[in-house]
Amino acid sequence: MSIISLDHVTKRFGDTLALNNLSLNVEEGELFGLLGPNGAGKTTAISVMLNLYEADAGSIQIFGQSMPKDELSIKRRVGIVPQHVSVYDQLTVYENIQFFAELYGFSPKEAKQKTEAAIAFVELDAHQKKRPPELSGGLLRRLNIACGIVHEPELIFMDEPTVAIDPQSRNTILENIRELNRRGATIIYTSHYMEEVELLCDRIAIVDEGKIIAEGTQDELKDRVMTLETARIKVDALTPHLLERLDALDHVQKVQYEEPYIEVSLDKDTPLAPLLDTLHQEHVHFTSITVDRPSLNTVFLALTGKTLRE
Ligand SMILES: Nc1ncnc2c1ncn2[C@@H]1O[C@H](COP(=O)(O)OP(=O)(O)OP(=O)(O)O)[C@@H](O)[C@H]1O
Repeated sequence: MSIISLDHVTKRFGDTLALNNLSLNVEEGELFGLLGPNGAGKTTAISVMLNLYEADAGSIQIFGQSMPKDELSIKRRVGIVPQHVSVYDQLTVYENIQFFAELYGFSPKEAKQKTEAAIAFVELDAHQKKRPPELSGGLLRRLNIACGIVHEPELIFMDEPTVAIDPQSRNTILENIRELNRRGATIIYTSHYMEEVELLCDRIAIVDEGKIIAEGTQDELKDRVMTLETARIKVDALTPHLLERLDALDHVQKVQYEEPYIEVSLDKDTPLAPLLDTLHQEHVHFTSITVDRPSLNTVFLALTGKTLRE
């Protein structure tokens, strides 16, 4: 079942076309990545899904129905971890999370249980009496997550939850996200960090200038890119004609040498035997060979003509 469905959605801010006829479906149980550079339209897409902004055109369904602004029964099923940390500086960690639990209508007893579970989940036990200004960036992000998921929602929106944090907190957060998904939550995860989306997400939509320019599993996206696999061969030395001979082989698109590696760009699924035969014939000793599929970064570059961090 589609948990979220956007059909030809357009949203303008003045002259800016933030969403340009954007359609996408997210299925139950997915960890779905919305990947795109700054200003691509990711946050706007989430905001129209949540009815925080009204779309100018197109239709949006959540749990198979459109969401009126005051529909608490749907909102209780949804968790939001916003891009900017949204907590109260005057409340402690515990009180912040409890506040969000009570906001969703839980009794004080239930709110207490849920708060304690959320604190344990994001591993903030040792910090629960601190106030946000006393927390590091990574701990603040974890508090932000706890506030967004304390009511155990079925559908969770995470808008760049790992921006500007240390690697250890990032790993904890990524593991939290996997665990929430394993427990059954559908997760929509926006990021402009290619590596994270590549690590986390089952299916990915690449967004650029308000449009989905490609959507699919990582393998499907990589298959869409005509290029190439790269064979990296570690060699002891070159012979005068080796690079030329490799370049002349069928299905070889490009050969480069950066000591001690020869990098050969190959059409997909090219057999490696002719490469290895050529190395043997030239009496070149090699100590390792690896073949890499294109990364999502390559996919993004191939589809948009620009790198993600531009
Ligand atoms: N409230 C707003 N008023 C005016 N313009 C806006 C507003 N919100 C977004 N925009 C513009 O719409 C476009 C899409 O912005 P959006 O924040 O959705 O992108 P994003 O992919 O989430 O980027 P980022 O990764 O920087 O958050 C941008 O050009 C942005 O400047």
